[in-house]
Amino acid sequence: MSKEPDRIFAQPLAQVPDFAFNEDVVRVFPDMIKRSVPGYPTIVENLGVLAAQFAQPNSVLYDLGSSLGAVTQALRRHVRTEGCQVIAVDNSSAMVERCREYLNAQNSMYQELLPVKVVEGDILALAFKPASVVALNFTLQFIAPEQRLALLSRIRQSLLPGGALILSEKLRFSDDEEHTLLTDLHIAFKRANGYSDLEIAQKRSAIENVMKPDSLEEHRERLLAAGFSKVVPWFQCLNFASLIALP
Ligand SMILES: Nc1ncnc2c1ncn2[C@@H]1O[C@H](C[S@+](CC[C@H]([NH3+])C(=O)[O-])CC(=O)[O-])[C@@H](O)[C@H]1O
Ligand SMILES: O=C(O)C(=O)Cc1ccccc1
Repeated sequence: MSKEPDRIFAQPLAQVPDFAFNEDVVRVFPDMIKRSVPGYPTIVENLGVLAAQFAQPNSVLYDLGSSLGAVTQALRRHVRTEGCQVIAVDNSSAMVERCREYLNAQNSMYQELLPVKVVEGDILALAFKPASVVALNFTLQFIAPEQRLALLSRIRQSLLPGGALILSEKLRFSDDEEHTLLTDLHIAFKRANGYSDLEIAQKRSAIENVMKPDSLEEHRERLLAAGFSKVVPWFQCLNFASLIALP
């Protein structure tokens, strides 16, 4: 993947446009996500390990909002279950194009990878096949809040017995003190990764209209409302967490 450093918000902008997954972001995305999301490499690698425990023979593993395919590649490397296929879906054409290139390059480096299909499309309009694993790795937070329950309900309907949804998200906190503490620590994490105060401030204003985090309680209640029977947090680093939701 590209090693280009993220300098998107380094210069002062007269007006900060809403954040979009366009060509400029795609070019620096691996650097951006690693320096912005505490625990991201741990979550991605372990998603493969978790998925291997839930994968059912002859089923689909979905990576929804796949970006450059980091989760897809972890799934392909770790899951050995007979007849499984990974379907990666993203609605950014720039992401999908780079994702296909990256995954093709991986084919020659590993043996016995699961087959993969990369689909350019809106996950809200997807006709789900019977699935054993669905990964929403930092994608639900970009879906309009009023659409989230319907999407999770459709995922729940497509999940086979023994399968799981793995949902990673930035969290907000209903307790003001907890919210401020973890937000400040996240800013310190970004600063320690070389982002300036200007970059941090401009990025925050770029994402505030397009990325709306929920609290852990809101996630749990909505997942139960969507028909999931059990919600188990398996990872949290500062204000970023990942949950397993069982059908
Ligand atoms: N309606 C939609 N339909 C399809 N894709 C969408 C939609 N809305 C947003 N996206 C896509 O969801 C992805 C979210 S990034 C996921 C990281 C990845 N999972 C990773 O583990 O590297 C999260 C982040 O950058 O914080 C982008 O590629 C969007 O184009
Ligand atoms: O940068 C942030 O503050 C985030 O919350 C995470 C993020 C990472 C990559 C794209 C958009 C948001």
